[in-house]
Amino acid sequence: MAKYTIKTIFHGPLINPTSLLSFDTIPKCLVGVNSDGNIAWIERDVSDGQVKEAMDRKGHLHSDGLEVEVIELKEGQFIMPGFIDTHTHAPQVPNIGTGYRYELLEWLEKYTFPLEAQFADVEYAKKVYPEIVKRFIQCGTTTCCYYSTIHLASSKVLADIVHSVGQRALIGKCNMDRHCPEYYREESAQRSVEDTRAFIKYVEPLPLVYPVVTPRFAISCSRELLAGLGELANAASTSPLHIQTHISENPSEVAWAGELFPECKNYASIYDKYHLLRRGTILAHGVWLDEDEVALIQERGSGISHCPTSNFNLKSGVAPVGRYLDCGVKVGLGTDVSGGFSPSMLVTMRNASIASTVVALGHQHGRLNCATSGSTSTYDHGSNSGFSGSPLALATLFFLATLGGAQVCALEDRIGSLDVGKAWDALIVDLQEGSNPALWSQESEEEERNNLAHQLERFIFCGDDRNVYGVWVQGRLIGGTSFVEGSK
Ligand SMILES: O=c1[nH]c(=O)c2nc[nH]c2[nH]1
Ligand SMILES: [Zn+2]
Repeated sequence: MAKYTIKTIFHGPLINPTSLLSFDTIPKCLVGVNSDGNIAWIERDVSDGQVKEAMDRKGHLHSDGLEVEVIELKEGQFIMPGFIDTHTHAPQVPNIGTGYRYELLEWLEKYTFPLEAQFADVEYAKKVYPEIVKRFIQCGTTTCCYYSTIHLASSKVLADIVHSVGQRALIGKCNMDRHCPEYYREESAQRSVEDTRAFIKYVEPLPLVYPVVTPRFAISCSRELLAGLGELANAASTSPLHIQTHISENPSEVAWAGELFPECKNYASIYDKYHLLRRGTILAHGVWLDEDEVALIQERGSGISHCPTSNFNLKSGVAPVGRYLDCGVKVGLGTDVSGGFSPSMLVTMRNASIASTVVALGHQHGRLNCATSGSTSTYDHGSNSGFSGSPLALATLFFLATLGGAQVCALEDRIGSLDVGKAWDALIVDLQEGSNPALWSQESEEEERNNLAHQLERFIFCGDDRNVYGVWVQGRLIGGTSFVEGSK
C-alpha cells in the first residue's frame, strides 16, 4: 500500500450519516487526513487535553519533518461530509428564477433551449462557468453531477474549470438529435455519439471529473442515438461510465414519450431497452413512475435524483420518495437548476421535507392526488419499509443529501460519509458565522448548543452559505467563508 504522510488533523464535533434512519454524532473527534486527501484515521472522544497525546500515539506529529496542520474547531462549528448534488444543469444558472409560469415542455422551448444554445460560443462558456461552479461550491456541494449543453467545446471548458478549482464532478455533454429546435440540435446521432466519445477521452486525465453519458431524455433522442449511447456507455472494460437522464417528470412528457416509443411498456423500459439502466445510472425526477418501473429501476441498481424544488416550480408533481425507499430504490437529491431556483442543497433538503409532508398529508386525508395514486400495499416492503406515508425524518434528509447521493452516483466507496479510507470531502459548518439571527433565536440552553443533532437540524432548515466555513475536496480546501482564493 502506498505510504502517505498526514497533512492535516481536524479536532472537533463530527456528524456522519450511517443509514437512512440514523447518523453518528461525535462531540470530540480527531481525524487525520493524508497528503493524498484520504482519511487515514479517526479517533473518537478525544478531549482538548488529549489531542497532543493522541497525535503522538499516531506517530504522525513529526512525520518526514513536514509540518502537520492542526485545525481546531471553534464553538458552534461541526464537521460533516460535503453535499452531493446528483442532478443540476450548469448552463441554466443564468436563468435561475425565471419562467416558472410554464410547465416543463413549454419551459424548455421558451427559456431553456435558447439559453443553452448560447454555449455554442465557447467564450460565453469561459465567461460564465467559473462563477457558476464557484456558486455550487460555496453552497457546500463537494460533488456535483452536471449536465452541460450539446456543445463539445463548452463542455470541455466546464470540465477544465471544475478541475482547476478542485470540485469533484460528474459532467455530461448533453445528447439530443430530435424534438428540439433546429438551432439547438445535434446534426446526427452519429455526430452526437462521436462528440461524446471525444468528451470522455478529454476528461480521462482529470482525476476528480467523471464523464457521464447524457441522453437529455427519451423524447429528444432518436432510437439510433439511444442505441449508440448505450453501446458507448457499456463499452469501457474497467470502470463503467456513468449515465444520467431525465425520467417521468411531467404527465405531458410521459404521454409523449409513450407515443414516441409505443414498442416499450413504459418510460423506464425505453432506457432499459438501450442498456441505459444499470448501477451508475442517475435518473432525474421520477415523479410519475408506475410500480413496474420502480421495480425495474430497483432491480437494475439505478438511482433516482429527487428534485423537489424543480418539481414544485414547474408544477410537475410530488415524487413519492418514501415509496421508492420502501422498495429499496437508491435515492439522492438534486437542485436541478434552473427548474430549481437554488443551487443550494440546503434548500433542496427543505423542499424534500415539504414534498414528503405533502405526500404524507395526502395519505392521511385519503386524497392521493400527487403522484401517489399507485397502491403502496402491493410492494414488497423490505428492510427499508416504513417511509411512505410519513414526512422524511432529519436523518433521512441528511442521508439523501450525502451518502444516498453517493450511492446514486455509485461512488459510495469514496464519498458520502467520513470514514477511514474515503476521501476528505468535508465541510466545516459554522452556526455562529454570518450572524444569521434565525439560527440562534431559540437557543437558550447551553445543553442545546451542544446537541449536535439539534445543530444539524438548524443548519438544514435555516442555514445558508454564510454558515459554510470550509469546503474540502480530496483534502484540498476549495471554498467556504474561510477560503481565500489563490491561497493554496
Ligand atoms: O427539469 C428539467 N430540466 C431540463 O433541462 C430538462 N430537459 C428534459 N427534461 C428536463 N427536465
Ligand atoms: Zn434536469
